[in-house]
Amino acid sequence: MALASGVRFAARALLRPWALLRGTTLGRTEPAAGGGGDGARRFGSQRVLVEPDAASGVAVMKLRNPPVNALSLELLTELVISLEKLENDKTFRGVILTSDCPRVFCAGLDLTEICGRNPAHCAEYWKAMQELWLRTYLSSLVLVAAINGACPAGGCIIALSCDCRVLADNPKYRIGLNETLLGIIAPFWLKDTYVNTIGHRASEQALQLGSLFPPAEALQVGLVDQVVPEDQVQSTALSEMARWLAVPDHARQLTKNMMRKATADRLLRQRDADTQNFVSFVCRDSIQKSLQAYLEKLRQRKG
Ligand SMILES: CC/C=C\CC/C=C/CC(=O)SCCNC(=O)CCNC(=O)[C@H](O)C(C)(C)COP(=O)(O)OP(=O)(O)OC[C@H]1O[C@@H](n2cnc3c(N)ncnc32)[C@H](O)[C@@H]1OP(=O)(O)O
Repeated sequence: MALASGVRFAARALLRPWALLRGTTLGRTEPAAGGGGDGARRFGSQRVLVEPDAASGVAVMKLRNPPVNALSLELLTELVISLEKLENDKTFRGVILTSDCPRVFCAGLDLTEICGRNPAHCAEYWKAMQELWLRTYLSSLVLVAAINGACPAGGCIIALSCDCRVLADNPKYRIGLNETLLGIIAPFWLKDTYVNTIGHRASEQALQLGSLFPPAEALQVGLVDQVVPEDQVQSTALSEMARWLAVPDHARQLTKNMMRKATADRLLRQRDADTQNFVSFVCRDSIQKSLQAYLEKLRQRKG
């Protein structure tokens, strides 16, 4: 499925600052743990580890940005580059997205990227977040989220952009769009993704309350497709992947595009306005105060 040319162009334009990838191993491959044929040679970058298995056409992409896989500008950029690399390699038909950090799938936006930062940086950061959502939401690959930790806000949006979600049955691993609890709001394209997944009334309530659902409730509301014991998340994700890959790619990709194009086009049509809206919103003194207070609360929790 060809990505909208705007998205591909934007991705290239965004990814020009190769300095972001300084010190990464992108493009270099190294033997995967446990050896294995050349299909098992992994590659990636500093914050994204990709374990491809050419034989099955499935790659496992692990977020590796400790301690909580906060979506820094570098992590966003490396995720887009790694996904694009797999999409351009016709060996691969599916990607399992998971976390290499204990207890956390992804903590959402890295708040230090928008707290106390200038409008130009906030704009660059938000464009990278838009790009990751567009890249995952419209991906020609089958994307399965193997959610092996907490999955709030931006982490939830990555999981929602996948074709299906497997969540570890641990009450601490809650998932949802909790932006209102930080004094901010989800942009329309996060709202749209939520509505497309759990329906309008459930989204309306969950977005306003900033609900973070424990596994049983996440399953019940339709936010995740399976809840399994923690040590079965990866194997279940692989089984789910096999189910999706049993369908001819072209027919599945055309159907996915039919289902998702209108939602993605809504952002593509107003990408600059969305960026300006984000920057003017988060740069407000009142919002900056809310975010600072929230970050402070997070830091104090450890004490
Ligand atoms: C118009 C549109 C406008 C705005 C759009 C806004 C869209 C927003 C989407 C978002 O993603 S906003 C971010 C929302 N994220 C959260 O609310 C998650 C916050 N974090 C947590 O709840 C917890 O950290 C956790 C459950 C993910 C993990 O808990 P635990 O394992 O106990 O780790 P700690 O809480 O001790 O955190 C370790 C360390 O990491 C820092 N940190 C955590 N989350 C973030 C984050 N999102 N950004 C930056 N930093 C984060 C935390 O402060 C700790 O830092 P130390 O320096 O104390 O080690």
